[in-house]
Amino acid sequence: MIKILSAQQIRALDAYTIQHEPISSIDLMERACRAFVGWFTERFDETQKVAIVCGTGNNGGDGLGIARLLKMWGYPVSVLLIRGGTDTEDFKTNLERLKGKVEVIEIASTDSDLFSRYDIVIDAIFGSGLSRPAEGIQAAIIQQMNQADVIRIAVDIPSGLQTDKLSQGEIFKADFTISFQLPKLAFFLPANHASVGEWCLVDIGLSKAFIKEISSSHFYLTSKYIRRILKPRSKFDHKGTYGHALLIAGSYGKIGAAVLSGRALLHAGVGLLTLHIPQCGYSIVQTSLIEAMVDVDAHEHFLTTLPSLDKYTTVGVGPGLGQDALTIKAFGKLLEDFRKPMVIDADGLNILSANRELLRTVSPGSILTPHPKEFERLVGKWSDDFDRLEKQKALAKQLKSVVVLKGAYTSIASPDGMVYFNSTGNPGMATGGTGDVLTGILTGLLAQGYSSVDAAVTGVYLHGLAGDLAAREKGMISLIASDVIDFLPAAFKKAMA
Ligand SMILES: NC(=O)C1=CN([C@@H]2O[C@H](COP(=O)(O)OP(=O)(O)OC[C@H]3O[C@@H](n4cnc5c(N)ncnc54)[C@H](O)[C@@H]3O)[C@@H](O)[C@H]2O)[C@@H](O)CC1
Ligand SMILES: [K+]
Repeated sequence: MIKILSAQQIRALDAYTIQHEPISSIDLMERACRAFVGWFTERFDETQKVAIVCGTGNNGGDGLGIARLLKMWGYPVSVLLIRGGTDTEDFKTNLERLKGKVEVIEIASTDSDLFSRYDIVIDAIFGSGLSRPAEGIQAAIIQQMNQADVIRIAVDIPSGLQTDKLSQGEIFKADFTISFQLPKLAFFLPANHASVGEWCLVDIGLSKAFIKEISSSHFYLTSKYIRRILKPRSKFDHKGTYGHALLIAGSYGKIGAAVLSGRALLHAGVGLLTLHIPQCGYSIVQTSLIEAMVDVDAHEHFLTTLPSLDKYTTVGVGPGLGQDALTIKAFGKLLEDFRKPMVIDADGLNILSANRELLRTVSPGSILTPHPKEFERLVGKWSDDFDRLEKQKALAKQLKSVVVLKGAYTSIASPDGMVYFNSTGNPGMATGGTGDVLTGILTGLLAQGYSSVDAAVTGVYLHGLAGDLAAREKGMISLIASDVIDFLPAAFKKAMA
């Protein structure tokens, strides 16, 4: 798991590394430059004409160091320098080191076309030291960089983008962002995608001890962390060890949702599965999920009654349920009677939004899995992505439950204020039924005794990983929800290897 630190914490981490490794600040900068150049030279050859646009802070210092190293590698490089503000010591040192090696063009206006003769533009105007929106000459140059027909690469973070708060004004639109050691919170928020582009981390040897000690409430999930959570099976386990899940899903026309959830639940390793479905789904579920047991509702088309709940370890509820008045009543009774953690999705969430008094009865430790529209119905509109994140944390705290907000970087908020951003998944998964699959996986993990947070984090990760493996084979466009289930066994194997 990678900690996501604030701009202030990153500054403290740099300072700690310099003091305790110890390493001089300029040598640390040189390491950062080398790491960037290592990434760069693997992707682009020496025929590419490169412009590096530098400010006068340490991000600009990085840009100057990168220019010197790229020149050594044989790339045609120019530095475009924007004066203003105070020059940092390391900036000054790197400018001195550049003398006679690389052309440095000081730019004071944007009258001329600055970028048409380049193939690649590297942005080193502002890094994590940005303290206010870019304006004046910096803003005008960022705008021109964004309009140029070039490949755009940001050093550490796109200029104009705030590390950990709402950004305003002109922001560099990177195709690639090469970030030093740790990702920034801004990278995970949908509105910033056009600025950050594809991002990757390069290791610059910042103090591991400091990172371990410093507290953070935001994390980026890694395969190593998931491997630590997943429990291998032991010799004397039996099906009772892995729980008995009840899945309440499906209505007339949406029995597929129950089948998808049920299949995923079985592949997630549950001991026993019973589906509670309306009568119209009986033959479909019995024939398509032969490993599962079926309990039939009193109604032909939708949920109106509940089975006896005592024997179930957990419940997954919501996919394809519909919102008939009788269904709402049965759902309300389920929340009242089943007091263990459960997974609530889709129409379960819509019923909660429309019948807010039910929110009080959500069993603590439950996992709610809204997509953005369902989330908006639950919490109302948000002003920006940071506000959305705060609303997600607040809901998790209010319900003492885990709130999984689905999206490109699905975020998982725990009741104690932590947020985990997922690292797996792809746009091929933006297709009907993948949410039902996630509900099944999460229910299956809860049934096996994983804590709610562990189940949510692991389930979301595995769901995305199965989607990635499926996309590798089938391509993103043709990918369907059943493919994600088909690759779930491979995802478990890979995650546990
Ligand atoms: N030793 C270190 O601290 C290291 C720092 N590194 C680089 O240093 C960067 C941070 O450098 P700095 O803290 O010097 O800051 P930046 O280079 O990000 O910004 C330069 C300065 O501009 C001023 N400024 C902020 N917003 C402005 C605005 N909108 N308009 C005009 N001026 C503005 C601030 O005074 C700021 O210090 C990182 O992003 C990374 O690229 C790396 O070299 C790794 C090591
Ligand atoms: K930058």
